Amino acid sequence: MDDMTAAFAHKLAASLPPSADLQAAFASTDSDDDDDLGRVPPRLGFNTVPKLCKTILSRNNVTASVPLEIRSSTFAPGSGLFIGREAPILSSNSKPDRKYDGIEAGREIYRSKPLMMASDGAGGDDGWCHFCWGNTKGFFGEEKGEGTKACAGCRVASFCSKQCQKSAWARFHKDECKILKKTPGIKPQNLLAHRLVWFQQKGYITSEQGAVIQGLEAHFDEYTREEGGKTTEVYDVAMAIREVTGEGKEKKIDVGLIWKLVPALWTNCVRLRAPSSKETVAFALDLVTAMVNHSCEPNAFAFLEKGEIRVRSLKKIAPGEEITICYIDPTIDVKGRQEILLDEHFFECDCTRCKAEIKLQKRMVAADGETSMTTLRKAQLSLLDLIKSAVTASKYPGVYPDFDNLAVVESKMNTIMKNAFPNLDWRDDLDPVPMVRICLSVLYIEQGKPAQALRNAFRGHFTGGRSRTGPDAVNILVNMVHVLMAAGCLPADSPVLKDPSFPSLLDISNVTYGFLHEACKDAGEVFGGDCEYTRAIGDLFAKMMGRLPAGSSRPPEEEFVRELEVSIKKVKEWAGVVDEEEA
Ligand SMILES: C[S@@+](CC[C@H](N)C(=O)[O-])C[C@H]1O[C@@H](n2cnc3c(N)ncnc32)[C@H](O)[C@@H]1O
Repeated sequence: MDDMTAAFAHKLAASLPPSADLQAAFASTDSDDDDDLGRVPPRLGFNTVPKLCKTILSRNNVTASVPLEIRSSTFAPGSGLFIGREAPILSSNSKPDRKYDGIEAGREIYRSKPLMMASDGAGGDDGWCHFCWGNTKGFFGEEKGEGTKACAGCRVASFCSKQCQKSAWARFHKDECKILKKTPGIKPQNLLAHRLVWFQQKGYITSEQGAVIQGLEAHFDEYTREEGGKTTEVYDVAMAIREVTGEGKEKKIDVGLIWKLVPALWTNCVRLRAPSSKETVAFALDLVTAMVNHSCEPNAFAFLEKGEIRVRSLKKIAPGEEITICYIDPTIDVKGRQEILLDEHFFECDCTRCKAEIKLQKRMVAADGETSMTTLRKAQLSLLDLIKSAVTASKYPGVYPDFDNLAVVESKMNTIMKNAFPNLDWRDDLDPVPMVRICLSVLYIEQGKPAQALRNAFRGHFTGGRSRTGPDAVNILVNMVHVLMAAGCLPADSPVLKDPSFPSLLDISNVTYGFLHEACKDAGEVFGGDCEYTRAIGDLFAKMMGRLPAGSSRPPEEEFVRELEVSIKKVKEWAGVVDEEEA
């Protein structure tokens, strides 16, 4: 096997399903049902195999608040996950709920414990335990516990307690420690590939779950296409797993099996974000979430909370409607999203949001008359490069002097926008400008310049609304509150306050309280009242309310709301926010 070439491995894998080995390892079942799980050829929609759907939606895998169904997707190849058409029957002697009408916005659809999760450990001490996946860091710098400790062997995996470290060691870390020591930068998806094989060897994966994994959409051809005579990543990973796990162990590893499972794992790994940030905390293999298709304007979203995936509705989802989530950062511009979806997920997104955003861009290009979509794209990429350079420069002060001065960065930004549209003003809501402005506001705060931060935060906040789904909208509000609080703490003799156009401290205070109140309400709806982040925002709000002088109006009182409207108008005018008509 050592001299096995990629081509040979490819052939081997192509001839696999349903090989005897595969059936033995993954598809055998001790259930007395007549269905032969081993005969399910990969890539056949799960909806055609009721037994597998039952396994995926079993109570061991998922806790759902409404009935769920796996059916043929309404817009993507293969299957999708749907809200049940029929009302739930709550107990054996009760009738179906007559009022059943699907699920409202802001409700939990389901929660589930993934089969496995891994992170790249590159976040250093980011506070996440690599066994229980609880977060030991507070959302607003508050201490919650002792933090995590890195494993003394690999110094990559971190655990929140001795107990978690011991449990991880017994279940998977004993083997993974060696890999992480050798390749600390291993991709989480590849670490999961190793783990999948161990879990299968150790019997942690039931035969039914194995049959499901075997049948997942795998994009096998795309992942195993060789270019330039180089071996593919799948081949390299399969060989690495065999080297670490196979040789000399009592159970021989079937390379063909690994070869087949790695693409399935990569295709179905879900990136999990914490509620407070759009950064990926961990990659997870979760059988239910693997059924959910993508939309850039989704009706649901997934996040990580205490080791579980929680999937919540962003809109009302009617009985029989398909559930969608956004696989990638939804704040990325349309072309950027489409490139990532094609490169990493192998499909072209044609959702209504993509269409509307392309239409807006074409309209602007046509209105200018002298520019083109290519010029616009180049300008968008230059803006993204510019802000990335400014973020890097902020981490290494003095090393990239061209990007330390944010006023210079803003002027470069204006030049790029002007050059893209010689005859038109670049609209503030045209991507990636809203996101660039929010980033600039964070950088300005770090440099102790709250006035500039506030101006950018306001322009970014009030113009980028369409691209934000629930969690991002909450996070931008929280970011705004931080910026406003910094502006509200300016010393009385600060030169900024002498500028007559600068909003008064009362206006800043009103907007701070108004936004924090909105963030509090929205977080409860978006993440749920039992989410730690919602509680942290609530605690911050309570603390801030305690600081309000007695007798002052406060949210949500009517008088406060009236004052707030006036204050928002003033701050918007000062920041130069232009309310664009909806595209
Ligand atoms: C996690 S799976 C989702 C379930 C998949 N439809 C199935 O039948 O197993 C991800 C894959 O589904 C397909 N997919 C998801 N969303 C899509 C969309 N909006 N348009 C086209 N294909 C999509 C792509 O092939 C993607 O790689």
